[in-house]
Amino acid sequence: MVRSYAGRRVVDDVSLAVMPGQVTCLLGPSGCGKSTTLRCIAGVDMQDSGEIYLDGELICDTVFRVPPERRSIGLMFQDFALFPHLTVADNVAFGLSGSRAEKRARVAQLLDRVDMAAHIDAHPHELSGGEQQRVALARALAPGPKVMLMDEPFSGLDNRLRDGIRDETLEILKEEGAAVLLVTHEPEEAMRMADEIALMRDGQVVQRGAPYNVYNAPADKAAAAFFSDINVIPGVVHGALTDTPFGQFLAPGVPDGTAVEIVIRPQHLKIDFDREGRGPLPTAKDGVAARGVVQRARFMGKESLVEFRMDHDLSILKATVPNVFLPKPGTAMWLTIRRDRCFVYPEGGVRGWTGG
Ligand SMILES: Nc1ncnc2c1ncn2[C@@H]1O[C@H](COP(=O)(O)OP(=O)(O)OP(=O)(O)O)[C@@H](O)[C@H]1O
Repeated sequence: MVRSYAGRRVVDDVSLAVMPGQVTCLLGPSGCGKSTTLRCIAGVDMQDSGEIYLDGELICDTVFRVPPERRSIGLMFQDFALFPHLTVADNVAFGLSGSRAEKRARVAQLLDRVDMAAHIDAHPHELSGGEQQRVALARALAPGPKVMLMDEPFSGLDNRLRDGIRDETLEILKEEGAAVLLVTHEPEEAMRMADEIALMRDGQVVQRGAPYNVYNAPADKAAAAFFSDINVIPGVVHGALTDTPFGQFLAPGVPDGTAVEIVIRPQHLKIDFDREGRGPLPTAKDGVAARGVVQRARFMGKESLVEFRMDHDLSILKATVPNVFLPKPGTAMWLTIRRDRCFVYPEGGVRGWTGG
């Protein structure tokens, strides 16, 4: 699917499949085209080329178009507010067809499910943000949509509420069995909610996979950096190997002379104490240790972040350590890079190979 505005491809050849009972998160930075993709699927915007199918049936191409209200798609957007003049029950019943009794039964069932039965006659302004969100979920699910499209649905909620509501929402979505496409710019939200993450950048899906795979085998440096801070160690390939102060790294199939970047997350740098000017002995798993001096160390709650200035090139590397670890600035320590936890990419961040 392609969608351009003023000649710019905002959605550039995106192809997605979402399965019933599964949550796919469209994850990416602000402006990368996530919402536009969702709006085209919902039918409130229209792609310039490409087709959208639901259950194998075409619902939209550039000629044919099923109107949004007949697509069996539920919408839950952050700014998709409840109708203020309607009660909770009437809000949920809004999109429902059938007899009065059937509607009442479905409304009661859903409000019970989202734990809002006690508020059935309330008006939206009488509810907290989290409660409104639950009613919005009930309303979107009421007609039994085959697909649920959710655009940053939790971003209006305060932090304390958010995790609980995310988990409850996920449970209900799974029970209802809809195929869910959820847009978010927060990696933690995607990791928490998704069966599959589609990582989007500049209008394109750059990687798809289970959260574990996307996190642990990022397609390129930028994909790695989207999920956490990263350390980058430069190198040049000779004979399928890259020599660095941390020892050699494998770069199979990479031509000699190619500049590469070795990427490692702060939690995967190993720290060892200095023993009379020496570090740990080299191993096949961790390579060679390189010496650095603590610049600063901060306690972050669950972990401590320690910044080192490396002796070999004066670069700064960041390491995180669980709990409290606050060595004094000026302390010399040794860092090693776990070969099974680092990624090797061609310089410049183009998608390429991984592995250490
Ligand atoms: N109706 C429009 N007219 C012109 N440009 C638009 C329109 N809608 C979106 N854009 C542009 O398309 C790009 C992608 O927007 P989109 O809202 O899809 O991104 P997004 O990834 O959802 O970002 P965010 O998380 O900030 O909502 C942006 O540069 C935006 O300015």
